Amino acid sequence: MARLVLRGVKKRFKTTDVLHGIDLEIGDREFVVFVGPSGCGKSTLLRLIAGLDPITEGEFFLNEQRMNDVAPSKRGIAMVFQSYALYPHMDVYENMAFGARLMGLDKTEVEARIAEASRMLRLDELLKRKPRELSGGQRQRVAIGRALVRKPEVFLLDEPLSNLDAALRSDVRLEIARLHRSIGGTMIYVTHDQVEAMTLADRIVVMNLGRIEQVGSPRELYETPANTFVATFIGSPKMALIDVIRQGDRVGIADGGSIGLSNMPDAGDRLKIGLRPDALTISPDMDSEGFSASVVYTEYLGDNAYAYARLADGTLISVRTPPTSSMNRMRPCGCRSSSQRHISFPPKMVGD
Ligand SMILES: Nc1ncnc2c1ncn2[C@@H]1O[C@H](COP(=O)(O)OP(=O)(O)OP(=O)(O)O)[C@@H](O)[C@H]1O
Repeated sequence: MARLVLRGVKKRFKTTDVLHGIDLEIGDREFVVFVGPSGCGKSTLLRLIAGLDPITEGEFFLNEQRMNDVAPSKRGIAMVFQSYALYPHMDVYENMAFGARLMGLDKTEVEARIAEASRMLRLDELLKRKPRELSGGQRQRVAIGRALVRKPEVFLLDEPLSNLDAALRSDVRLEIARLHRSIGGTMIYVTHDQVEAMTLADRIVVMNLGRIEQVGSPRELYETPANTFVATFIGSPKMALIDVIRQGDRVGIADGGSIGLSNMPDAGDRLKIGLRPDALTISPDMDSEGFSASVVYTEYLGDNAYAYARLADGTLISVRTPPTSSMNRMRPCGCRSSSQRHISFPPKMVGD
């Protein structure tokens, strides 16, 4: 059982305020992912929870117990770092045993826990190797194993996959998801990677400039973002925001010069709307509801492709296109001969 509550948590380094009052509750067995731009305070928040840095103001409770002044080793919390932080002179077994012995566990218990962790993480064959004899993915599995043998109530993982190549990333990501299901602990995970956040999280915490912008399930954040920051942060390629004029059911692009819908209203409410790449299609039918834009480059990703197009006011929008589309044979990024295309307008508006 591990329930975390943060109330008004602030962090100041000398004269710099980094966290401005974080309120957050994390339920038992939840998998929560912190995302946000570089420097927004994700790792700092994780370090406060681990007890590696003191909280300047506010309170942190674990299972109703106030933890502000509890030593890191007494919190029942284990942290896995991006850099693995393994002891280079110890083999895999010793690396995993070290922390467990410090907890005062007897030899039999340490052996049993290492056997269990190495089976779960498929480390049995590697127990006698030194860290330098392991691949990046294997090292990260050892770092996770070392946390696991301590049987913590809470796992903190700070960008654990960012040193791994794409194939390993997805392998270890699946392993972490499996691990969470089988051990059922509470996990808090920091990442820059949208795929990791969307696939692993029960809930995502979106942070910006030391504050929480929104907390919700991946679907909630994608479909009902609370504000334009979250709307443009979640989703890749990102949502384009454009100014429109709405009059009844009709919508036109404001300040769009020659660009507009067929029956563009000349007066009405001014709104900001978000266009996701998957809500738009490039249409051969110039009469369909939509607008024209100049395709400036395309990205071919094998199973998918994106066309990037510029509106008259300079806004760049992206449109998901089938990979077989003739759009993808156009000249790549920066080509001067951009081509004017008709883009169908989405039926649904998001955000305001
Ligand atoms: N020990 C420290 N002393 C002074 N400032 C610090 C210290 N640690 C972090 N900071 C500052 O606090 C802010 C938040 O840093 P933090 O590492 O938490 O961001 P982050 O969101 O994890 O960033 P990234 O995604 O780049 O890892 C940054 O401006 C950073 O420079």
